[in-house]
Amino acid sequence: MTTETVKKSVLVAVGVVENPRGELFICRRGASQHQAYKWEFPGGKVEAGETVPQALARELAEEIGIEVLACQPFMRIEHDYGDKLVILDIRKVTAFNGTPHGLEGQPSRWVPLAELHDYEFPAANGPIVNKLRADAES
Ligand SMILES: Nc1nc2c([nH]c(=O)n2[C@H]2C[C@H](O)[C@@H](COP(=O)(O)OP(=O)(O)OP(=O)(O)O)O2)c(=O)[nH]1
Ligand SMILES: [Mg+2]
Repeated sequence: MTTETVKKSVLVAVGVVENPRGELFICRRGASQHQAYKWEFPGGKVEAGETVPQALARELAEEIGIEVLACQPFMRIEHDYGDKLVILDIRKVTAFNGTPHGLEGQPSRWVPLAELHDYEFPAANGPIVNKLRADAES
């Protein structure tokens, strides 16, 4: 007899939103969410029939109230949390309308790149922060 475990895998559209001062917009996850209380870049699950840019535009409108006008691929990360396998498709938001703010009651703020390490992100996010730093130095 063989036993097979198929782990739940989710594709997530994640947005790196930067302001002209080079600060990044981050939000804190809620108590009832996976990776509770960790800080994150806003975003959420890609629903059936959606492209990643469509999901990103929907999630950023719902979560932080901005209209994404343009985005570009930044990086893709697969991370196994044990209970959940996530595929983060991270896009840099290069143009948007509106002022980002936490629309779902979540704490949120603009943070300078150099201060990102003061915030606890989910384990999957390490490479994002590293690449943002590397890009800023080049
Ligand atoms: N948005 C976001 N999710 C992240 C980041 N890093 C990371 O590991 N994740 C994980 C946590 C979750 O398991 C998953 C995102 O799913 P989610 O629960 O936020 O999805 P959603 O916004 O559609 O939320 P919901 O409708 O299910 O409440 O990706 C990140 O920087 N931003
Ligand atoms: Mg979300």
